[in-house]
Amino acid sequence: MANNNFSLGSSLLVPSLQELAKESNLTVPSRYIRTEQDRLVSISDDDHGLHFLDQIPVIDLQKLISDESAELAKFHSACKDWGFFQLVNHGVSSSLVEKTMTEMQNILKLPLEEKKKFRQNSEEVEGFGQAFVLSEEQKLDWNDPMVLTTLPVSVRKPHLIPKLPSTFRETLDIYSLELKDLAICLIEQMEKVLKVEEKEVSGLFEDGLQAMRLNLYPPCPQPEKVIGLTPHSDASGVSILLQTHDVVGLQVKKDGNWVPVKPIQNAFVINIGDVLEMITNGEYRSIEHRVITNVQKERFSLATFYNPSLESEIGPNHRFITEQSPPKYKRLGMQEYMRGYFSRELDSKSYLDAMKL
Ligand SMILES: O=C(O)CCC(=O)C(=O)O
Ligand SMILES: [Fe+2]
Repeated sequence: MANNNFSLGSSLLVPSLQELAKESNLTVPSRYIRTEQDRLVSISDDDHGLHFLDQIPVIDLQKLISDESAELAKFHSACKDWGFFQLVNHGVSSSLVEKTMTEMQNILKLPLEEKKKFRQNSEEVEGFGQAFVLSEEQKLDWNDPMVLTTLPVSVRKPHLIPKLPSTFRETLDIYSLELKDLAICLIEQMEKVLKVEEKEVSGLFEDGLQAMRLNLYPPCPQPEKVIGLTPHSDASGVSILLQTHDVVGLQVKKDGNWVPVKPIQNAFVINIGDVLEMITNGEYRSIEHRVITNVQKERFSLATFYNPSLESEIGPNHRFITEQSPPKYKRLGMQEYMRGYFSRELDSKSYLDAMKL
């Protein structure tokens, strides 16, 4: 049974960026201005062509399920070499995807007074507010997000989810279950290509912990000075991202370069999280990614993180351990692992590094 009192951790409360970003002639406050070395080059919508020479792979789920060997090979190399891919023919209906996107935009754009009801409190990272903020000096992201734990149902926060508008909750209920099934299906495909016994990895994810981050990146008058979302890798097993189609923002680190992800209609962006890198002892890679902002357009995304159950223990699976390849990562309980992730600043792959033996 899941733990009703489970909490991911806490974070300092930060002002609502949505209100700030509305100001005309806005000068970006210093708390959002990144240092020289973090500074980013923004891309405008018309110079995309220059940046999309390299693209993350595109995988077709129906071909994987039907055991098409070329697709299975492409999938294996996407998980190994990129840690990221776009998934088409994923089986989640476009009407549900569109409804989820609309409901997400509605909730993220609620007036400040309404949003206050769903703000983070000082004990939790769930609700409107940024996570990973540990000091008043720390730089903030140009993002006005909301985090929710959604599954198992017993971890849902009683002061939060039941109070959200009913149309949002109804859509969230359906979306969250469909994305759980999709995440498990992807993990089963990985078991198949990795030649791991059935259920040996996917079994950990039964009754798994699912959390969502709804991201709103407002337009920024000086996008080159801020970061929408700090470079990080996800703590999850697998993450499934739904994003606005008309604004590019996500970038993935590949061989030391940032590669922008050009949205494909009706595709999800999938990435391997730190837990799967640990379970596969580094065979599959959890890759650093970040988000940049746009001077005119706001951008929305919904990241759904699927993790092993809170009662499980994570660490390298025996299939990946040999005399030549000893375990590279610690073994620990999921609760301890998740709390550790939320008790630090978000910083590249530093938490995964802390998991290394
Ligand atoms: O907004 C995006 O494209 C990425 C979001 C993300 O990486 C996250 O929420 O962890
Ligand atoms: Fe992420």
